[in-house]
Amino acid sequence: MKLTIHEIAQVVGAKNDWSQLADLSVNKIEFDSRLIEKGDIFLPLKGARDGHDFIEIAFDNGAIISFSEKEVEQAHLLVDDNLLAFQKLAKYYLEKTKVPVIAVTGSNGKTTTKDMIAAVLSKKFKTYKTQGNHNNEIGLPYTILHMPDDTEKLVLEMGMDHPGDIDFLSELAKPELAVITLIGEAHLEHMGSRENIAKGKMGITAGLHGELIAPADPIINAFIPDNQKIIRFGLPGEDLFITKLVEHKEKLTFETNFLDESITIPVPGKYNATNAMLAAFVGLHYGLSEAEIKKALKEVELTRNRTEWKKAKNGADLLSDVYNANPTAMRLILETFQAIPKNENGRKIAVLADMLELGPSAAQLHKDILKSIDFNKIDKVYLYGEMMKNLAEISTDKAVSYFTDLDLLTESLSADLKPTDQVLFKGSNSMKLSEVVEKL
Ligand SMILES: N#Cc1c(NC(=O)c2cc(S(=O)(=O)N3CCOCC3)c(Cl)cc2Cl)sc2c1CCN(Cc1ccc(O)cc1)C2
Repeated sequence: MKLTIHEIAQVVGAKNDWSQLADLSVNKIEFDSRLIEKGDIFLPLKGARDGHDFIEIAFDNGAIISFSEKEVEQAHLLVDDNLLAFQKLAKYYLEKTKVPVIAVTGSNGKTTTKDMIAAVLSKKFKTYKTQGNHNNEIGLPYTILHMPDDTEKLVLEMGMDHPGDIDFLSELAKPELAVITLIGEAHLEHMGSRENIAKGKMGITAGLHGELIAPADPIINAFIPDNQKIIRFGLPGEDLFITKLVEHKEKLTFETNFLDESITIPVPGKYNATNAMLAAFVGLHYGLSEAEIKKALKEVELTRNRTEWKKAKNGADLLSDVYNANPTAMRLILETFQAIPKNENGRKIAVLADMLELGPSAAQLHKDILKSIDFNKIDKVYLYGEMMKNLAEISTDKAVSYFTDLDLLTESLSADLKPTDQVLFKGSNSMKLSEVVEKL
């Protein structure tokens, strides 16, 4: 990140007298104190804990300055709202660096499409893309401020938890090209109706100053702004569509109405062919040759284990969120999971495993999770790991069971699972809950 302390102070309108601080260049910005390195700026956020509690530790780890919403003894930039300052800084940084943004959203496939677009553009440009699930009002500014100094194209995934989220992200990032992969099913996005989902995703046009690539699905038609240049994809006859598709076990070859070459991708699934078709079109839009596009897609590396719903053998819905095993992410995914309507006669089950590397306050941070579990919504809680013992010991509810052995957890859950259940899995990757999901 190429910014200095005085420059940041001016951009965010810091209220304290920062002029006495040395105008040093800042290395990078972090809100997780464990990631702070020498020369970084710390961003205290109100997650499961108030980030201000970790300012001292951030300086121990090498921070030279911190945002703060209150006077603190360490060198700081005093602002009313740290998150707002973070977002203002990201918007400024994009304006200053003038890096073009390609924005991607959609109910499913946005991560795959983001990865494929980045893989294609990387053949010709220094391209940076959203990492993991950093697609919300915290993750998107984080991605912008973490892009390498020589970035030429930035591919940003935009996620939506609530109506208006994407309008905000689009206004911040000002994309020159936007892609909507598809408008999904309402019940898995607690957005009420498909119309609301369509309206929400079309928020991507709020800050768009270029073309929109969107599905032929007529549900979005009501939300297309006047004189918005739009390219539609899907069924034959649309601007972009697949003309031939041959699926193999681990790969897929397809042809389109706009490419001479056929394209092969290393994953099956017609929806992946559509995602690749969109990436190919974006490649053409930026002047790549069909050969370059073909090569990029043939070897694309896709983000594995995205946070998406899977089906168990018995039909139960499984949601495994393998990202960000920190107290805030655990709280947020529990809130999201609890907000989704249950299946008919179905139960909600949460399988929570240890969050690792949480330092001295790890035990308390695991106990704090109890505050995020709503036993009126969650029917059963399976806890797994040494640290989750802290949570097991303080939860009196009979819905809670505790395991130290992964096989016993798997057997017990498998025996109990009903076809109408919804199950959430969350914990550090090394706790191997993904293996439990695979077995179910
Ligand atoms: N609350 C809290 C903590 C963290 N939260 C986050 O990193 C965080 C994660 C998320 S997130 O949900 O993971 N996320 C971020 C990127 O975009 C997608 C969503 C969010 Cl939205 C907000 C926050 Cl504040 S990281 C962290 C804590 C509290 C403990 N910290 C380690 C530590 C423990 C003990 C110590 O003495 C010192 C440090 C690490």
